Amino acid sequence: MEQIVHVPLEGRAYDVVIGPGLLQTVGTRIAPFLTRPRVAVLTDETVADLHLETLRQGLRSAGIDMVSLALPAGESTKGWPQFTRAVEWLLEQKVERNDVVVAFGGGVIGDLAGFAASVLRRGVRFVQIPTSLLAQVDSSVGGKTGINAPQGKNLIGAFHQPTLVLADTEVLGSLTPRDFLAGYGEVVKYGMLGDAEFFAWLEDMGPKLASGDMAARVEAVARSVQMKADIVVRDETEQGDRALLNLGHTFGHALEAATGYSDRLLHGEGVAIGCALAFELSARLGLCSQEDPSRVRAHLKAMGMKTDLSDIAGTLPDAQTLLDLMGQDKKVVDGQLRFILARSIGDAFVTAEVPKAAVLAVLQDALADCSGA
Ligand SMILES: O=C(O)C(=O)C[C@@H](O)[C@H](O)[C@H](O)COP(=O)(O)O
Repeated sequence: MEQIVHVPLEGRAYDVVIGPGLLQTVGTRIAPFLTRPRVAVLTDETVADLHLETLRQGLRSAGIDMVSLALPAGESTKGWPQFTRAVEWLLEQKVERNDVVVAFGGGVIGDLAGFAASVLRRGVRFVQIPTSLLAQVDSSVGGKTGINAPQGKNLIGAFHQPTLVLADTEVLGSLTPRDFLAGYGEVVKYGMLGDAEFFAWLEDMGPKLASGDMAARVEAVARSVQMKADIVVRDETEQGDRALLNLGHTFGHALEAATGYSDRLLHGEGVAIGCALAFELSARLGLCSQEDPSRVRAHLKAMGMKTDLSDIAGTLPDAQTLLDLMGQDKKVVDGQLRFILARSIGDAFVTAEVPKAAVLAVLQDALADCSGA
């Protein structure tokens, strides 16, 4: 059942291994990359409680020692205070230039640990062992690492590719349904942005994925990772095509900022709502048919996911404030926002040709639905 996606970046190629039960054999998989039998693991408290012992045993069986630091779980960890704590801990542990840091957790841990590895002694290697669906299909692959700033999401960071990614799909069984579905937002994004056939497969197989079908999970993770790898290899530092992976994120990041990176809205939930809004905007601009946003929303809803602004608890700022929050997006060029829009499901493109008035109108209508007006 195991699948391997190779990411053929010149001089920094690596494998993404996908399948159940990888934690048990982690030691033999990591050993070829070590110059001494010791790794430093960054994780979060939830993942540590559930899986750290299995990881320790998997390493031990290959004679590898580990030291670990568990940070609080949640998006609010992804900022300077916990980042500083992680880097200073790695230094206290005397992690050397040739050592390997292991990021063991979801997107927050992967991004923070990867960024820590990128600056530690001017750069050490790191291995991603993603434990959430979101991290397995998205954030563990491609080398975007970083933390959030008060001004916006992921505004501080570096491109730093992992040396190896081990995506143990059995671990997904310990996710809450909410966390699983948040990750599913990133899976379905791949279908929407570049593979209509994958989107249709997900319409059919989504419920099986959610209910734990392992073969379907491995297939969905592998197809997602393969799509991401292909794009990253074409455009590692997001000069062009890589921005396609940001479908739904311009809206999503603004919503995450507006909700204070809190439990009100998980990253993947923001992306799902953002994708629905991006398709709505595309339809209003006459770029895709009105059936496309309806089909997108129908699938997200059928999966029980957040789809509309009204699905976010509490009050949201007005449309202009959300638009202002989008101004910090990393895709802004010369002060001009760029959006990922779509000609149809499976055919997204990057454009700066988006009238602000159209974006405002989409947000205003979505907010109006919220208040029941
Ligand atoms: O890898 C990428 O490139 C992506 O855009 C994938 C996104 O799903 C991911 O959330 C990424 O971290 C967002 O990047 P950002 O540059 O918009 O912060």
